[in-house]
Amino acid sequence: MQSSQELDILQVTLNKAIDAIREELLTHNLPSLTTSAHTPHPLDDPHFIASPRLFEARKQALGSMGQLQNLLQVPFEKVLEQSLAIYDTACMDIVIRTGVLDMISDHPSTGCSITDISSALSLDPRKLTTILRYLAAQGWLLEKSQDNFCLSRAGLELRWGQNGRIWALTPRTKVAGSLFAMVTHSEWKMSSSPLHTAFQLAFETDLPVFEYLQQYPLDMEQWSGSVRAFGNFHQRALMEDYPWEKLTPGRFVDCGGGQGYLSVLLAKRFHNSSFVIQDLPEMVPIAHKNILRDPAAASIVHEGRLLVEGHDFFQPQPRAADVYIFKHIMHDWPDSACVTMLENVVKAGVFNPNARILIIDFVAFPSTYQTESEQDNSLERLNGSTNYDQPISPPMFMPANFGAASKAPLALGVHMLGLFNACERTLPEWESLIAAAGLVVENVKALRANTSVIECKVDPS
Ligand SMILES: C[S@@+](CC[C@H](N)C(=O)[O-])C[C@H]1O[C@@H](n2cnc3c(N)ncnc32)[C@H](O)[C@@H]1O
Repeated sequence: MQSSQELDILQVTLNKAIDAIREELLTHNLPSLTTSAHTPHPLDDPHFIASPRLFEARKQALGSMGQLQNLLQVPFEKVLEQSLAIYDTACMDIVIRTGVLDMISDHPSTGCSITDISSALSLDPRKLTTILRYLAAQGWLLEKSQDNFCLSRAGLELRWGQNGRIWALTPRTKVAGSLFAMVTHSEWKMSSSPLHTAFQLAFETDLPVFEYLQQYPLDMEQWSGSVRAFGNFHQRALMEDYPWEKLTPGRFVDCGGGQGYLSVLLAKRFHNSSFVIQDLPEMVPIAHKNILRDPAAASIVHEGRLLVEGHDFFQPQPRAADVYIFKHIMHDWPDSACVTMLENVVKAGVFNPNARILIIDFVAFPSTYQTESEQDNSLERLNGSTNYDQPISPPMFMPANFGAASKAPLALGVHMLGLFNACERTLPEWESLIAAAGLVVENVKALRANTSVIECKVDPS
């Protein structure tokens, strides 16, 4: 294989993905995509679910563009871009916290001039121009005319109340800044303890993250808001792509259920089933407040089918149930802690050996490349399909994890390392962790989201 073919094949792969995106938008009567919209595209709504082909075509397009960038960018240019990427976050943070973004958002069609923004918010126009122009190059803003900015379609996600705004405002920079010290620490560098992380170094504490947050209710609320924002992003796919009905009627326990969004949705859909949301005692009032705000959920609480209670998943499980859910829990913990959590369910006196344990988390793939020379045509195979069964296989010159298309979950893995000494896991890594708790993986259901449902049951052997 000559290396020049890499460019040709990536071009074909990208073209196929773009053709599929165009066709899917037309088939589903969706508006064309534009960065200069004043309202979000239906695709941007967390309640919207893309057709299987559109979902996979977007992944293929983003992966191809990342591979093309790796191919075409001059290495020193890539080094510059990477080492300065820290300013992406810094600039985004500035426009949100100073109120610049909200002011621009109030003028969707005309945009705001640097002069008007600077005088309204008492900021230096020279500094603002540098920052806003950089953000426009990153796709968050549009410079409609020189020195006049409005929000781009991506920027709309940073408006007040949006999931993106909630997620972006949760601080991460201090942890990132201490990651080097964690990895090279003279005593901790080989440790997998959640007490030996960048978090402890950054916040000068001996406490693990959740215990530290318990002392600061406002930070705890901000944190749980960002978890909710992350969950909202996966919610529709989780509800649509996983066959929940096969587990009903049933008694569900949502272990570390946070604000209880998943249980509330399931309780609304399955009137024949009951749901217990367990979390740390400090989270219980937050979850209660959230549930009681929704009249339909409040009435399920009054019916007795939905309950929030304090329970530490490092203690034996007190509830008999048919299904135990651990959603976005295990990626916060090292293997030994995950095994303890699972054992606390399986070895509890109340455990029914036929019960299922669902681990809802990211299943990571390596960055390896497939070697066959054949061009993959799985996008075409998805034409007209409505059920999401399998992700497409990576085409040539595309890593198994689709490279740039997996950047967010892989970066989240690094963040989890810095916070908890945890990691995202490949399927073999999940299987060995699950086996260590005396369980086997019965099925893995991929979702139209960066998350999967790993169904486990007691190992019959
Ligand atoms: C990343 S959040 C996931 C929340 C929820 N499952 C979801 O997907 O939205 C992790 C949750 O685990 C809870 N948690 C942490 N330590 C816990 C413990 N020892 N026992 C029970 N819950 C715990 C946190 O309070 C938090 O709500």
